[in-house]
Amino acid sequence: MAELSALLAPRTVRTPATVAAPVGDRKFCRRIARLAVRSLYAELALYPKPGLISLVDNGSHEDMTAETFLRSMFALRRYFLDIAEAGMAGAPFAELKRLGLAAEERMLRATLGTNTHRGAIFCLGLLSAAIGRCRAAGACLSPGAIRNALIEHWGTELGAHSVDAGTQSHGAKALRRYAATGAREEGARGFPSVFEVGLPALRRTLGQGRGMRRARIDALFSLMAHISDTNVYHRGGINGALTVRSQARAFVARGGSAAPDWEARALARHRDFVAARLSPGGAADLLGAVCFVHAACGGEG
Ligand SMILES: CC(C)(COP(=O)(O)OP(=O)(O)OC[C@H]1O[C@@H](n2cnc3c(N)ncnc32)[C@H](O[C@H]2O[C@H](COP(=O)(O)OP(=O)(O)OP(=O)(O)O)[C@@H](O)[C@H]2O)[C@@H]1O)[C@@H](O)C(=O)NCCC(=O)NCCS
Ligand SMILES: Nc1ncnc2[nH]cnc12
Repeated sequence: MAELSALLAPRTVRTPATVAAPVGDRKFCRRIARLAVRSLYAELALYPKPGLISLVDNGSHEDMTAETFLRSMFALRRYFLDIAEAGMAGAPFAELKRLGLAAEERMLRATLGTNTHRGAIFCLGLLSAAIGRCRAAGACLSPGAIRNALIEHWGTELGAHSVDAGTQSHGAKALRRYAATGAREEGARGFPSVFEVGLPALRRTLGQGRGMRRARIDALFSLMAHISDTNVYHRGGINGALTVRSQARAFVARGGSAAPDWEARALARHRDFVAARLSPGGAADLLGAVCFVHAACGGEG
């Protein structure tokens, strides 16, 4: 666990100015990789998250625990460094894909075959590459600059990153059966849920002085209310997806974490989702991405 405390130790450097250090700086990419893993940890540690695993309980899952997620995070540290460097060097999409697939294999070895972070490997990986690209261009890190870099450099290939006919992933099945768009569509559109939904919700709550825990809760519920989460379709079909969306919308409509009883209501949703075996894993991955972009742009990690 010494490694865990090193991983989570407070960052000594936080300002955007430091993020804009000279091109080719490996230290910069190491810092980005550390932020990516810390953001995945922030998502894991948040509680209560409806149906999702946290340090408190396993939510709707029998085959994975917080420990499985921690093992996966350790296995991914090198990946985020490599893909940030690849992005900085202007690598083609095929190279990012090769790194992503190798990371998926590493994750599956570390978790004995459980899919903990496939969505996060895709989403935070591409964002790491885009951050590397911004740095190479000498651009100041901002959400807009990161998104532009992603679309400008890999948008065409991301738009064409369709499901192969034989793919049997849960996401591919949800697409065929329910036209649920999932992670691929998010990537193809430059992660609109991160930049237009989750991050604004996080920042709004922070701006209103309610602190980071509530900001993450509001970001998560906003994402659940908005996205097409193939993990929810896989486990709950159309009715499950409608339940997740309507419950999350009701939570947001009552003021989210500004409501005096927000915590009791979030806990009640957690119990409901566990009873229905629902798990909004895609929203969890996107929350990790929101925390990552916020921290990379100089916000509190
Ligand atoms: C493009 C890929 C991400 C492939 O996607 P596809 O949809 O075909 O594959 P899945 O195997 O279903 O993985 C997609 C994961 O993405 C997450 N997700 C779902 N909806 C969204 C969304 N709207 N936006 C973003 N992310 C989303 C989701 O991750 C969570 O679910 C995990 C558990 O899922 P699963 O194993 O299906 O289900 P269980 O609950 O375990 O079911 P049971 O077994 O118990 O029944 C959870 O941990 C979260 O992580 C999906 O899992 C990508 O794989 C790809 O193309 N990879 C190649 C590499 C590449 O090209 N990289 C590009 C550069 S990085
Ligand atoms: N905390 C979590 N619980 C279940 N699935 C997830 N996928 C990503 N984060 C998750």
